[in-house]
Amino acid sequence: MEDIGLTEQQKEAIEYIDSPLLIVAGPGTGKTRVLTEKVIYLVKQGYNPNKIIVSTFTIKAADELRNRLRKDLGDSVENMQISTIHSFCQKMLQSFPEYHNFGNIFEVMDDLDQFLYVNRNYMWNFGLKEYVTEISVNELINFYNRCTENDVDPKKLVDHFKKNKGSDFEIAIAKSYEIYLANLLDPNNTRLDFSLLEREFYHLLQRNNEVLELVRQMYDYILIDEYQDTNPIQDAIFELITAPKYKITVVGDEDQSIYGFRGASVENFRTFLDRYPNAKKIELEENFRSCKEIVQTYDEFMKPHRTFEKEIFTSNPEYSKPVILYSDSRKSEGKEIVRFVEYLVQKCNARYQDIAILFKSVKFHSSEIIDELEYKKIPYTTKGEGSLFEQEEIKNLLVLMIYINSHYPNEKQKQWLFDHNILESEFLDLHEDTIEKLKNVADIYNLLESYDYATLKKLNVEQNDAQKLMGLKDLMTLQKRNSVSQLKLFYKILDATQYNYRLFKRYLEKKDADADIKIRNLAIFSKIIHKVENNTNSNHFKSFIDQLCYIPENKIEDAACIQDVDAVNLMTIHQAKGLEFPIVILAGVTHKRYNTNNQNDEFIVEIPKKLMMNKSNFNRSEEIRRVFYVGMSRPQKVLAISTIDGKYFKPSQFIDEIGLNNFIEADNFSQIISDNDHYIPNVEKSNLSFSSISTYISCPFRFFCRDYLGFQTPPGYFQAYGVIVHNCLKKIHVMMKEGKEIDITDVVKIVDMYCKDDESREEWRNELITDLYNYYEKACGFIYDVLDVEVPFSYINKNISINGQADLVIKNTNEEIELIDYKSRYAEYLSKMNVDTQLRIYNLALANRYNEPIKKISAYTFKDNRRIFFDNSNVELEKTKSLIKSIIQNVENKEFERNWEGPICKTKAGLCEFYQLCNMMEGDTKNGR
Ligand SMILES: Nc1ncnc2c1ncn2[C@@H]1O[C@H](COP(=O)(O)OP(=O)(O)OP(=O)(O)O)[C@@H](O)[C@H]1O
Repeated sequence: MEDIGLTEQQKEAIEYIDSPLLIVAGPGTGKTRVLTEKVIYLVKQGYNPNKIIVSTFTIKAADELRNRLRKDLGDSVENMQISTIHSFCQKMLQSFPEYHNFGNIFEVMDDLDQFLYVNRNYMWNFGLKEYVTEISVNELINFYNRCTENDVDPKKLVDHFKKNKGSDFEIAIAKSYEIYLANLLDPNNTRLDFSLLEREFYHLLQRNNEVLELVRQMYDYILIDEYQDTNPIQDAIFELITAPKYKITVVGDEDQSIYGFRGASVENFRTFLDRYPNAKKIELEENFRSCKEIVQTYDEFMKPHRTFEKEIFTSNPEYSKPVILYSDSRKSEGKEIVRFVEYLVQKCNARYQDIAILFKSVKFHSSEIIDELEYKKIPYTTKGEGSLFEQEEIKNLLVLMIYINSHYPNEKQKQWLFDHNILESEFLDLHEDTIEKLKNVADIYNLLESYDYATLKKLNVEQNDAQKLMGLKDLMTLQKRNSVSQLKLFYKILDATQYNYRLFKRYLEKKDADADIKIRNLAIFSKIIHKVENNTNSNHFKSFIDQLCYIPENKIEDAACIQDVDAVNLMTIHQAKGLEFPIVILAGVTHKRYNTNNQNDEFIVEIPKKLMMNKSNFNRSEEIRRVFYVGMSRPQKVLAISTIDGKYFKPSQFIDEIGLNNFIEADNFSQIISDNDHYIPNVEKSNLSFSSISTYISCPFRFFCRDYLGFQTPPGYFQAYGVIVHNCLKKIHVMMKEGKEIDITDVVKIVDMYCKDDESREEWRNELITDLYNYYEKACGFIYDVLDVEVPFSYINKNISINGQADLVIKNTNEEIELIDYKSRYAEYLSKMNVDTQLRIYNLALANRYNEPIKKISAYTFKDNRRIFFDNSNVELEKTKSLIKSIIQNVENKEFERNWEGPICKTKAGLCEFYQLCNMMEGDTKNGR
């Protein structure tokens, strides 16, 4: 290990592996660096990278860590288990399919899926109809997750309330959890929520010693980051796996535990030393991030409230005491903060991007500051404002969907969506004359019924406008006759109104930032439409819009904001966790938002401690202190705290606790931000999947829309079938790898496992049983040994990594290593699928995985049982390398040509979703096709 720049404490934390280790690390003391170096150290000590688990708090943190480790460890990190705990549990459940009800293929519900599921069921199916007015679905979900993460037995919960004279409400909520859990645990269900993944894996380990032993053998060392924010069941899982070797290091900071409201338990951290044999504690106390005054301020602030004594210090020089900004109202706070921002930029050499303004809630607390930033034309980006549903392009799109689906809006929808006249919108872009003429005849809730071709003709409406208006009306007529999915309709609306065309033109030709944002918002919205439709299981627009109306903003992606510009950053303190900025302004530090008066848990129903794994109380006031502490410890140079002392707001007690003499007024701040201290934006490595590369080869413009901008396209008919075939094959191959003989009853079982719904049973089951059995018999003829099934890989090139999974690697009967990709179709389709490039990329990525070279690459077409070989000579592999290089370069240079001959452009199944858009754009230059 290179020890340049590591402190003694850091070195010790990296090299200590003799017993369980708790690294207690203050803010900015280099936790991430220590974690990375420790993994490298372990590998250098001879630990097998595939037998190390690194558990991170977010997927982003896992990706970042993997990227850092690649630099030192190269390919060997590809199969290292670096992930969130959820993903780890998912992988483990999939690895032991025969020991639980879900097999190895099940879907994981993300937060939005879970919301949609509960929202659709809680009233009628979970028995909570009576309590609709008292329940927020968000709180209900919080309660369910808390129960699951504490392994609460639902029956005991219901009994508890019954025996202890619980209210009807308490009993009903407890019963609803019982139903929720029973539904998800039903063997016919194929979806699990995040918490349930953990609970199921925990139960599996508890009830099955064989699995526990196998998992223990699979891993030699466990590292857990952000340990202070783990929940009880996560901790219990690792405690089970790590015994009896106890090769474990956990890293965390109890002062930065801020997810208790979501079920994290800081107790895991506080009791680690008591629970693990001979556990050692190492403290990281030297802060490398902030100037002396800032470190002293937050250390003094937290000192009296710590369980583990520590003293954070820094060798960084003095720079400035924290700045205090006073105002007397929210409006004047907006002005005061923006005045300080301007001062920093104009007089102190700061750049906008050096500055982060942090809030408890961006959505509720930032509007005055945003108004002022806009008034002063200061660029800013927001995270966590989450107002996608308030963007005009989204609202207008929904209004048009309402018309086309002949839906009459309810009061809530009227208030939300009909607060403006769509006739005047940019979405329709009608002539002033047309708007005037239509205003007199149009029913705003029922626009498309208010006119027909004759009306438009009589009113003498301009031709292009008439075309758009009739286009929409035709969609309504078609929808009445033969309703299509809302996602398909989404594209048809964009085509009929030519809105996408106008936005893309502005964006591509004029680099218009507003058009860029609107396009990206539409792309985000297309994904939400897809999710809601998937979860609604109904073609009725009413169910669709009802569900959509209730989605809380924290369950969806934020609206898009400007990119690649020097802009002030606005975000919540939770989002800023783990980040650092030269200048941080904590906004709205008032008593109402930051106080320690609120001592209690506030959950929809109190869960009795005796039924929970975590017996300690969650203390909200302690947590709000920690949130404030996390905010204070983000800046490198300048910490400013803004508060309000006026009629409605008083300063937070935290300001008193820090002591006014420890601040300076904004007017007395006179430091200069040196050129070396500016914020350096993180260049993120882009990840491309193989399917996106394939899309690029087929048509770069489709890649641009789908993979670069993120537009969701409706899944094709063959996709569902392909997924089932792949799952069945995977199962067959795993069994072959385990050396099991397979007979027809096994095949029937496998097919039934994956053809679960009525539709796929009716359509595919019988044929699939025959095809799969035939395949198995054939496969026995060419497979000598199965080496890997669905092996994940990454092929890295500069800033882009291509990720994928190869279906199968075998030793064939000629004893050569062969890589096979399965296609669920006939061989004649292969020419359209770039399968040769695909296999060569796999070949490049997996070249060093085996002791021998990969001799053959082949595609197997399942429909006609053909195995087709491709050339993987060095010459061809080199050509593929150059092809990837040029694709990556083109993506970086944003070169996205249209390919009118592409395989998806115009097929029997229909046109590409972006065909009309291309046609219109091309029409500008070629005058139509
Ligand atoms: N030994 C060292 N010498 C100099 N700088 C260091 C050293 N170790 C870490 N750093 C730097 O200190 C800063 C903070 O490190 P890091 O982000 O890993 O801290 P952290 O402990 O994760 O902080 P937090 O918990 O506040 O998010 C980084 O800029 C990092 O490069």
